Amino acid sequence: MTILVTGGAGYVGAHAVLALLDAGEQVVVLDDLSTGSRAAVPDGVPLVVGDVGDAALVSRTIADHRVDEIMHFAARIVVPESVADPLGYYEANTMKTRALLAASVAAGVRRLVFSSTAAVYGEPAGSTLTEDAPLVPINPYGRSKLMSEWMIADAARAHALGYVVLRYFNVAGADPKGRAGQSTPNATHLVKVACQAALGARPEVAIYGDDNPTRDGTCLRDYIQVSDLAEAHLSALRHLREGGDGAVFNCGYGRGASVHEVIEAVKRVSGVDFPVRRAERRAGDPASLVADTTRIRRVLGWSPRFADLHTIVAQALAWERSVSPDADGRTYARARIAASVNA
Ligand SMILES: NC(=O)c1ccc[n+]([C@@H]2O[C@H](COP(=O)([O-])OP(=O)(O)OC[C@H]3O[C@@H](n4cnc5c(N)ncnc54)[C@H](O)[C@@H]3O)[C@@H](O)[C@H]2O)c1
Ligand SMILES: O=c1ccn([C@@H]2O[C@H](COP(=O)(O)OP(=O)(O)O[C@H]3O[C@H](CO)[C@@H](O)[C@H](O)[C@H]3O)[C@@H](O)[C@H]2O)c(=O)[nH]1
Repeated sequence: MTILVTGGAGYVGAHAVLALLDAGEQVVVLDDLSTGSRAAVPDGVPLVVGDVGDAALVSRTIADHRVDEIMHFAARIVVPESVADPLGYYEANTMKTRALLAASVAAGVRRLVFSSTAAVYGEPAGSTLTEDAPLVPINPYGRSKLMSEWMIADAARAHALGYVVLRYFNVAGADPKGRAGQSTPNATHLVKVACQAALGARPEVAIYGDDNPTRDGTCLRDYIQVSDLAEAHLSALRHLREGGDGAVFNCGYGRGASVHEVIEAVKRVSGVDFPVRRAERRAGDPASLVADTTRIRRVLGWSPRFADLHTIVAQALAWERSVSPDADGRTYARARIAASVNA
């Protein structure tokens, strides 16, 4: 049994690959390297460089590697970019997921775990979100993912395909063994941006809006550590292998941190008081996204190991130190991932 990991050279996908290898699974990665990097794929793991929307390539990869399970991470993921380029997002996320599904169903793939997002909930009214909260995304990114969720559920009903949809809240942190982290070029994610500012790789952090209806006016997000999230994928696969029903699960910790609180945590952990400035709100940003995690804990038996903002920030900082040029333009040497796999 081989698991095809689309987007396995990216941030979350690379951590899932490590978790799968640690669990003794066989993996093949399909990635076009648009935001991912070859170096994120551990030695010994086959990497097929190509487009997940290329049905012929997907069919060939499934046949060549005897794939019967897929984890589908490949996507474009930046909310404001989706507002500026909606058609690009529908193509990358919705149409290419359809192509992957068609090839998978035709080849008899049995199980699919799909990366969805809290952005499908839109601008929620309540404090925490259960999976049954209204699905009213407020940006094209969220809509592109919600359409994919619907296609997957419909295809699963019509064909012998088991599926789990995981709706991630905000992913952050890095592999605790230092084997992987977030290397996306020009990353826009708050924790990474703040860590880069602490290390002198950026001059400042802009806070996008401090007039939201939240406790300090800045947006609240539920930051989930990336290896905890990778474990949720393994739990989802086990659930399906044991005959579990198709299902949707929130992935978060059930508590929100504000932009101010994240910046304070990065300042405290790094010991650096970097400049922060107020900026306009960003297009498509909901004020608050916090998960209710009852279902994933109950049905999948998932329990997180790193549910502490300071721990997450410390991991992100350690990773950033290993990959970022510092203020003088020096690049810190990065430990080779391959050498430490299964260390
Ligand atoms: N990072 C987050 O906070 C977050 C939150 C919610 C959901 N997600 C979802 O998680 C998944 C992974 O996100 P990430 O943070 O690892 O992003 P990422 O950009 O680091 O990884 C995406 C990977 O997919 C590859 N890719 C993109 N388009 C492709 C295509 N057409 N064909 C083949 N490969 C392609 C990229 O090269 C990259 O390696 C995405 O589906 C995203 O929507 C992420
Ligand atoms: O330099 C920055 C970067 C971010 N923010 C704010 O910080 C919060 C988090 O932003 P970011 O880290 O960019 O993540 P989101 O826009 O919340 O989106 C992430 O989290 C979503 C799930 O909640 C996923 O669907 C997306 O793929 C993923 O990019 C938002 O309020 C931003 O406005 C700033 O104030 N300054």
